[in-house]
Amino acid sequence: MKITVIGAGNVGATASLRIAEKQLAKEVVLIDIVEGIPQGKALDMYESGPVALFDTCIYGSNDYKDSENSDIVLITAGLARKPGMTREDLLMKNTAIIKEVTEQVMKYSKNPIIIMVSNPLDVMTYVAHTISGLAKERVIGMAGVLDTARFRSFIAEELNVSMQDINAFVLGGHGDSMVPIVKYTSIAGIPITELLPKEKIDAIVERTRNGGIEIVNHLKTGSAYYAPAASAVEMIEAIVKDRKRILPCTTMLNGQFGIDGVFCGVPVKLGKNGIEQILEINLSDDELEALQKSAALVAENCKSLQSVLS
Ligand SMILES: NC(=O)C1=CN([C@@H]2O[C@H](COP(=O)(O)OP(=O)(O)OC[C@H]3O[C@@H](n4cnc5c(N)ncnc54)[C@H](O)[C@@H]3O)[C@@H](O)[C@H]2O)C=CC1
Ligand SMILES: O=C([O-])CC(=O)C(=O)O
Repeated sequence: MKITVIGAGNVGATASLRIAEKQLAKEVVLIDIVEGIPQGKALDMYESGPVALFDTCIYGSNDYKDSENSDIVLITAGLARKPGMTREDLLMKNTAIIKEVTEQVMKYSKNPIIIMVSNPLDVMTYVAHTISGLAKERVIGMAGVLDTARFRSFIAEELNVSMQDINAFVLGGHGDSMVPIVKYTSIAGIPITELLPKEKIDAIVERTRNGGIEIVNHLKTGSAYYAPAASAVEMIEAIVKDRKRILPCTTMLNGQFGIDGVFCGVPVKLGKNGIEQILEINLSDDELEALQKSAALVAENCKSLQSVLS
């Protein structure tokens, strides 16, 4: 297994180290546009191997040739937002970056699975899919796992119970319009509505929607990376180990949930072939409407890129 991580910044470097520590690949290549950074960070990580007990070969490069024959490519290249910005403010600059990155990746790997992290997430997944020409099952966006991790962590904190016992799904686009699905949120199988009053659930839903900007406002210089990296690596682990995990991921919908031709976060089965199934679960009328609205916003942004991508 060879995994290439594009972007040696906060998310990319953190994810690379987690991949090595979990021994998910024999080879990890960290690529960035800035000279020295991927080489220095990767060497530093490699030197932690004897202490952290991994044998993964991890190295940095500015040359995409080193990504040759990758099985999985994690894309984290691009700008991150700062306080006062929305993820959509990154649209034009990150589109140019993701277009170039995807072209380079496809020069050297025939049929990789691409996991997109760069924002605005759903639109960047669309850009990578369009440019790469890969099957839609092989271009997957990371957002739902992160948004759901935030939702689960806030619920665990509120109830003072283990995070492990919280099951939930946050669907839709990765933005203010994301849709935490209360109906399928449970604590060791007990519906959340039996353990928390509506006002508390509403407050947790709201905090989840603002989970990204909450961190940006603390950090001031960039955005979250520990939970995002952990979330991307959970998806990689499901693929590498062919675990058939059911996780909320961004994928192209073709009629499911009444949404057509748009990338949007929904529950999927993840295994060695990428997205192996989309689970079209029953949603309440309100939740379905919110999901469709969220997808419509993604579609609008994708449409605005038509001239750039053609
Ligand atoms: N989907 C999600 O849930 C999340 C998405 N993000 C997004 O991930 C992206 C990365 O975030 P961070 O790692 O915090 O940013 P960062 O600024 O720490 O790292 C970005 C890296 O990309 C590199 N880069 C820029 N242009 C490039 C190019 N053309 N080719 C190769 N590398 C290039 C930069 O040199 C930098 O090292 C941002 O767009 C951010 O908004 C971040 C967290 C969660
Ligand atoms: O908030 C941001 O810009 C980064 C991100 O997507 C997140 O942390 O959810």
